[in-house]
Amino acid sequence: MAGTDVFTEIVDGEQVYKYYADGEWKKSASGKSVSIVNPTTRQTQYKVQACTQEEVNKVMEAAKTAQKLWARTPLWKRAEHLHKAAAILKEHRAPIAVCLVKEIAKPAKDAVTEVVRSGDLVSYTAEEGVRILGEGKLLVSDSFPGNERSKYCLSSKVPLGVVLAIPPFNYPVNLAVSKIAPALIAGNSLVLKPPTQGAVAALHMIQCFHLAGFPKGLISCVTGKGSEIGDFLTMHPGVNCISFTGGDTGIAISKKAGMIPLQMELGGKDACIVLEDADLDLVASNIVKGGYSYSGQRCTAVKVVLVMESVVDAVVEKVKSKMAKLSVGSPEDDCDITPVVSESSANFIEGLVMDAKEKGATFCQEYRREGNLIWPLLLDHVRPDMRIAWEEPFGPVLPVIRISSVEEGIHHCNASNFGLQGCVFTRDINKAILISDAMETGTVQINSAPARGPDHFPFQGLKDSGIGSQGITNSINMMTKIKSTVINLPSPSYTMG
Ligand SMILES: NC(=O)c1ccc[n+]([C@@H]2O[C@H](COP(=O)([O-])OP(=O)(O)OC[C@H]3O[C@@H](n4cnc5c(N)ncnc54)[C@H](O)[C@@H]3O)[C@@H](O)[C@H]2O)c1
Repeated sequence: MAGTDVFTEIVDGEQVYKYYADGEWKKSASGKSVSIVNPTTRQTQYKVQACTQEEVNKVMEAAKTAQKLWARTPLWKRAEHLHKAAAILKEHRAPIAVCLVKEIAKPAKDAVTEVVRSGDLVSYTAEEGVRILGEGKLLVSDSFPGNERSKYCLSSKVPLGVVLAIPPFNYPVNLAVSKIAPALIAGNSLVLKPPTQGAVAALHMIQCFHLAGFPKGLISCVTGKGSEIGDFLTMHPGVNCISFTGGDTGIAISKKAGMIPLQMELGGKDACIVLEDADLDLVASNIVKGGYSYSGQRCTAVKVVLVMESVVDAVVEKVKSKMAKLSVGSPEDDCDITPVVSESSANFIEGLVMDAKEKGATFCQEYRREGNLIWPLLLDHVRPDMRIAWEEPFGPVLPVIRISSVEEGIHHCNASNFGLQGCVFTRDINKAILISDAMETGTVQINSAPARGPDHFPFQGLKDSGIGSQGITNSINMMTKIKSTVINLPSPSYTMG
């Protein structure tokens, strides 16, 4: 297993992690740092540089210059660099996973999985890029009325320029590489602004890309408070594309960004609709896995359960007995339920729980919280007048709404301002397809909890859940534009002979 020695250059003498620009690790001229609080101990764990706007300007300039040369680098060579980065990343999964445990309280095994999955994503993107970017299109003019065959149009995909990537705290490595790899294979340069919680894991990941030998300036990583350098970055004239994953901040960015392509993966309120004929054991295990993995801090977590009256008591009982087996504690011990990312997040979750309590929801377990650690809670008899019926807790609390018809479930799902994923449990595949068609979400899972992966599947949200579609192929395409070259012949090409 690779050690931590390769990461010593990314931290300064005062143990503040440096930012990455122009192929080097640097200290910010601001002399200021941003603290990263360990969600478990609630003590400062790490510090990162608070970059200045001037430093952002320099990064953008370097990214623009480096991109021009990178775009001329043969596609197979770009892929080779990415494969190398993927291998280095996987080799250093252990020290990166430690950062994920300390910064975002991700259970230890899941933290390793995130890094390995990220390496796989980078390699797959390199493979996919070589295939799809190596293909173009030929059009001939005589298929359109009034034209002879005197024009040949060759179209291919070319890079956009500088891509700005902003991932969220919950998958700071995976949701960074899901932007970095497609941007690079397509010939773009990349500026990463990691989330504060997760920044150090992201900086370690960037060091793996550095070790893979990408040209100077092609990749940069600036750290600082989103609220301080965020707007400056997203409204920067040097940015040609923004790929963002996070919450409502993405809606604000979409309104402020200029006329550039945007990829927005935002929040969700993924509904799980359970019909009378469903396999209730399958339902219960998917609700527990879907609702409580990583303490519910996943965009595709099950966030509201809508169950037909006739089976709801059985579902609740089965879910309760499985929940009793969830371990609660520290991420180092690989517990199922670990502290949520911050005190403000825990307070927000508690606010939703108390609102539901005041309005008459039934608690299936006792509500318990110690610091940022919230014990898993199932709320039954939730009604539409409760906030938790609509809002995204991003914590281990899950509402159950009893429904008397499938239409009622679909109506609740579609009345949400979110539209990320949803799922339906039934043994009747014909009915499942009808329900899938009626649900206004980017994806509907039949007989499984919502999930983002495998990472090459299309992934998209409707309404406030996002703009555009992701998944490896879609992301590569999104980070390119079509360029056409038209060959104009002096006479139609079929006149000879
Ligand atoms: N749809 C998806 O694929 C997906 C995946 C994971 C998480 N999410 C969503 O992300 C949210 C949780 O993540 P979060 O709390 O990190 O989200 P967030 O919106 O608070 O932050 C996301 C990122 O934006 C940065 N940021 C904050 N203010 C900014 C500004 N003014 N300009 C530019 N950047 C700024 C943050 O530093 C962070 O890197 C949830 O709503 C979850 O559903 C969505």
